[in-house]
Amino acid sequence: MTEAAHKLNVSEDVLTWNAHGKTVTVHCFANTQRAGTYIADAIADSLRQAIDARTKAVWIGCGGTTPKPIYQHLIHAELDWSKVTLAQVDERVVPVDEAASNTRMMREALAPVLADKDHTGMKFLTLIQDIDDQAACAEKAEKALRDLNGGEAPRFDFALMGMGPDTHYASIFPHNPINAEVYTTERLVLPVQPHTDGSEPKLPRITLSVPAINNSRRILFYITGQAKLDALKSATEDTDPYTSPIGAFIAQCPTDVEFVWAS
Ligand SMILES: O=C1O[C@H](COP(=O)(O)O)[C@@H](O)[C@H](O)[C@H]1O
Repeated sequence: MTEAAHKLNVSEDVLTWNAHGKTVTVHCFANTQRAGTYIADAIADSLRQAIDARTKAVWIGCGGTTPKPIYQHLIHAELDWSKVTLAQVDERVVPVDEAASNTRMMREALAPVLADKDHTGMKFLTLIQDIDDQAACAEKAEKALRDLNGGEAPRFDFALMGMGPDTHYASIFPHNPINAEVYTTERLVLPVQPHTDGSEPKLPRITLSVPAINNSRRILFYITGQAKLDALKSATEDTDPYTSPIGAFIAQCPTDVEFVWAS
């Protein structure tokens, strides 16, 4: 039994609790290695099933620090990578070679399977389509995403999501004005302005909207550490998108959101 399971008084490595009529299920792993294998296998299975059913797979992946080992596991999967497209869940509006860039992290971690000039591999769609103009960047990223599906919103075969210690996910943060529209907008991509009080987000960002993320066949959040697990548990007590965006996300999501946790 993990320490987290013990703390929540659950006798096995699946934690569940009720949150406003939804059951939150967290699969707990003793270490990030085991969690990474589980998640990379889950992604690869979804991509394979999509290729078998529809000849191609489209998925979305988050940034930050936690998912890098997942991407590094995933490159070993036996897949026809040329039939796969990966788009971003969110991004900081910074040049893609900067340390803060999710694009940079994802490209580095996935390099062996990414398409480049000499290699047929997975296509990677960065949300950074215009570094000089945040609003134009969001519009161009939206178009690029819709172009994946003949102008319509794409249905994603898998969404790998993360959550920060402050419970933000994608670039949807507690107390950001964008939360008033990001759950209901028809847009796929929205610009997010930094907070002026010094709290995160400190950089301008771009995020997929909640309806865009919801349009995924499987949605899996990967979080690590006791603090994030405790933060998730408390956040699910509140479903107000402004104060508790992750609580609101779980409450409104049409599919069962999965959580994977490692200590
Ligand atoms: O800012 C971001 O943070 C979250 C969580 O990142 P982590 O480093 O705490 O794992 C991430 O999911 C998101 O994509 C990223 O832009």
